[in-house]
Amino acid sequence: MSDAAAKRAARAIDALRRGWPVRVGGLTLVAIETGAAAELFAGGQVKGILLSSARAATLKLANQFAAADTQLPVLIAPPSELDAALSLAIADPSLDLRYPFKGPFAALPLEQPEAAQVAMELAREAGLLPAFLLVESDADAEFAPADLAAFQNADNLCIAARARLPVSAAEDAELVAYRSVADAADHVALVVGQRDGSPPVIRLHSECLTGDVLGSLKCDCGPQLHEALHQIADAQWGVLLYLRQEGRGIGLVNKLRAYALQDQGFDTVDANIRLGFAVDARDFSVAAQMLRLLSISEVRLLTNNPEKVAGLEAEGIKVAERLPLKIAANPHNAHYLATKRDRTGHKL
Ligand SMILES: Nc1nc2c(ncn2[C@@H]2O[C@H](COP(=O)(O)OP(=O)(O)OP(=O)(O)O)[C@@H](O)[C@H]2O)c(=O)[nH]1
Ligand SMILES: [Zn+2]
Repeated sequence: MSDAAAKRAARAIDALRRGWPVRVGGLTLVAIETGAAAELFAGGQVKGILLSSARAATLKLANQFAAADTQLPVLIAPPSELDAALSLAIADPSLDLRYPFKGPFAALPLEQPEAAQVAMELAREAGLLPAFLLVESDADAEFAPADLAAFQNADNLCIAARARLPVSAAEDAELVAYRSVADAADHVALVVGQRDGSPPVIRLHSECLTGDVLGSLKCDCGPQLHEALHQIADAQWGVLLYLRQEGRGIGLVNKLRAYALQDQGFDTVDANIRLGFAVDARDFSVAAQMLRLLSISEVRLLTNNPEKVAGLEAEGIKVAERLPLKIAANPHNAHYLATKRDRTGHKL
């Protein structure tokens, strides 16, 4: 893995989050969410708006130029009255009810489709909406499409620190913290009990601030976290990986936008798609690398999600057994759980 590529990615993500222009391939882009500053519009620097294919479809634009490949982002001409408020209304599907009248828009030819696609992925990594202003200005960071794979490569993970951490579910536990040169999020593993020669009981838990900390009833994360800890403690040897992949990898702010769309009637799958993201943007190679660094190559996995089993096996971790994790539904999450069963193949 190239340190230089990881650095470029980290700088690009940081710049996007601060609203600074980033050069991605041949495109100089500003994230609309953070960088739609008044002086950009006043100075005539905005040459276009780059949107995800999903957003273009909602705005009835997808077929103007992207007919050959409906997955490609779409570039549109900036409307003459464009300002920060209108650009955000164009970018953010969760605001559509508040700003229903937009357009018509005209698509422009997209001359850098690969760079445009990488920009969408960078936005997700930055926890931002995948929507950009194409600008004519100097850039504060440079990113090449080939840098993305190096950035997302889990090999650059290492153990940074470990210490005993008795928890209410298991007194004999140790917390292991990981770090990566590329990713600012510190993943952790709670190792419970002592190795006994059998495959450990493992839970891959993706961060859910709303469920884990605030007791949200919209999902099953909080109860799953506690149930998993108890099952691992009962087995006397196991590991809970706490992965900093909030909102299935789209970040907290975008997850709240997905929740706003769910309040408007979209389910968890369609809300993600409408925002321009994959249904599940998580990459379980990080989890596999965390296990490898603990010298664990075979596991009994607590999950209802066949994608987690497949994700670990694809990375060379043997899943000897899948252990279901059953949580009673409540009136707020029954539809969410049914959607996971019916649309993402969860075994409930
Ligand atoms: N984007 C999005 N993320 C959500 C939503 N509800 C919960 N999440 C996130 O989903 C993740 C929780 O998924 P997990 O419980 O790890 O995994 P799972 O895919 O349900 O599979 P299991 O192992 O069976 O629980 C957390 O990162 C939550 O923040 C939602 O409506 N939209
Ligand atoms: Zn949750």
